[in-house]
Amino acid sequence: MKKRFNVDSPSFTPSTLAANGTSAPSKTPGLSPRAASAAPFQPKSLTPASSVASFSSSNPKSYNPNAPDWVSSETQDFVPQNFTNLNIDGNSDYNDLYGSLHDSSSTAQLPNMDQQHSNYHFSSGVNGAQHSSYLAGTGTSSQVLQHHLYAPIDSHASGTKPHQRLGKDVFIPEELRLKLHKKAEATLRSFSNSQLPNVEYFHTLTPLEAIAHRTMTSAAPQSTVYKAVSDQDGKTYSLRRIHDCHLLRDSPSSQAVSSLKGKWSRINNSSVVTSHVAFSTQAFGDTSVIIVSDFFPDSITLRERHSPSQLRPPSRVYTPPIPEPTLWSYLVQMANALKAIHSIGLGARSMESKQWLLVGEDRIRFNACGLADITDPSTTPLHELQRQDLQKAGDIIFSIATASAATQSKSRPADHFTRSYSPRLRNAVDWLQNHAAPTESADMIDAFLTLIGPDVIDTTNSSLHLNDHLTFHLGRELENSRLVRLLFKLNAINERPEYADDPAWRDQGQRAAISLFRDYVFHQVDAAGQPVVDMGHMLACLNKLDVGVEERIMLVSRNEATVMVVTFREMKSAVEGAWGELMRRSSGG
Ligand SMILES: Nc1ncnc2c1ncn2[C@@H]1O[C@H](COP(=O)(O)OP(=O)(O)OP(=O)(O)O)[C@@H](O)[C@H]1O
Repeated sequence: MKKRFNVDSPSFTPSTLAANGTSAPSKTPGLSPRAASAAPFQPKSLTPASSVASFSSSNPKSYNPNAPDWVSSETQDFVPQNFTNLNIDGNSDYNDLYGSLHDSSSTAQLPNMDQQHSNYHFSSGVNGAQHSSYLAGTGTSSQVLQHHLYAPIDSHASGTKPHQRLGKDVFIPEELRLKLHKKAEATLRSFSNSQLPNVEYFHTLTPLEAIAHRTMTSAAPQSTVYKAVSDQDGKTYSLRRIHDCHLLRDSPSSQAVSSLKGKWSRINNSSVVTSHVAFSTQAFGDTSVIIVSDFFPDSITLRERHSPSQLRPPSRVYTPPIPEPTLWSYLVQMANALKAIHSIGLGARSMESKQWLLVGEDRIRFNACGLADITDPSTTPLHELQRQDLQKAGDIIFSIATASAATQSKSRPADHFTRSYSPRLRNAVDWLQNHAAPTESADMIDAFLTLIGPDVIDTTNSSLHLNDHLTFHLGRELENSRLVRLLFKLNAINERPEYADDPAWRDQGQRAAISLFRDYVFHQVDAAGQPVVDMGHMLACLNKLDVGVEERIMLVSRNEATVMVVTFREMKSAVEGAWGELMRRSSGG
């Protein structure tokens, strides 16, 4: 078989820069005579023999095949790495696929720490994103990694060499990814054969609850929750339809509908589902009232989560008691929501476990803003309504805490509560249920917050930890999105048959270089001509391209007739030039 330029061929190392800041083991490069004697690249454009020299105005040195560019003692081979045997965390496919990511030959050695710090800088990437260098210590010396910001994280990944990275070091954790994926799916889910009408400026109505599971109580009017997409901003909202709601002009219900926008929509709180507006409609064949609220995909109610016995016959399967930190978290979030509601002179009123939406792990939001004002207008004084809110919050926590005992053990719920939870939690719940006294304005909720102050700190601490964790992963996704934008550009530039005969587009071989670069990054083959898929190589190349490092690479055409030596910086300016030209020509400009 004809031997092509492949991964076993030596890579090019400039004579002035030690690769990776260290000396590579001495090695004879074994450069194929054909490649070594290859003529400088001559683009097939009209411009004669300007070759590599014309490629970058800031680097006018023309390529000379006889110049001592190849330093045999420092030449490093590109070795594709497939750590098929590592099987860390039992996830061998994952490791195989992503292999290891090398922070190799583009780094420059720095003499001392002062210089390292002075080298911490920002520069603009190919895609306009800001990029900063990253300092990493490796034993006796430290280096600046100039081409990416994938900071190494957990040191306890066993079985890998210090320079190796696994997929989980670079990409979002699988568990988090699945959660977000499920939420995205839940937002987009709809039924193509749906017969539901459009309502005002909302379309694609999709019911969020199985009709069979809906509980009918004689007192409360029937309500159904849909998700729907707004014509006005394209976002998904939750629509609660209150069936058969006969609104008399100037009745309290009708006033509540029109005032929801003014009062309840002002609440912007992390423990409340904001209700934006309410209106009546005949679209369903009756007079229904619709309350439009924020949509939280893939969420269920607290009742569905913790008190399924109210929905289904009691199960005989043992369910462990709810952990105390979870109950504290619920309690603090309820207090947070009630503080926001009471402090603007409102009462939550519909305080049942089904009115609290579980939107994440231990994350709840009050989901019935303004509902009771419409369905059950009341003339009870505000401070009494607010006292009832606190009492019902205590009832919810108590019933959740004792739900498993009530259905599965013989002990009384109160005994179970006493046995299973701390005196602090029991005191807090007892205060809510029995001691919250009606006083002026929002003082009651403040008195409760004072009582549970130390426990609020614990909950805040956990939520700050979670915040740090998510911010960390967000930072890594920032790096990945940088590369996605770069990939968009490379794909938009390569293979444009409409410009194949256009000398202005081919522009002195720059487009050809970009196409050869694409082969170098994505289409590597081994000695037998089989594809080599090394994500580490691709990731490193794209990052180096984005930053435009000075490392040189040799690009060889598929028929080996064209050989080109370029730096990533030159490739970056070629990509920027081609992208700019493409934007200029595109109709969108
Ligand atoms: N704002 C919202 N965002 C996302 N999903 C929601 C929202 N509000 C409700 N849901 C979904 O709709 C389902 C039904 O909510 P609903 O408030 O009707 O509870 P329910 O237990 O069915 O009450 P009822 O018995 O009165 O119908 C919930 O399980 C939840 O999955």
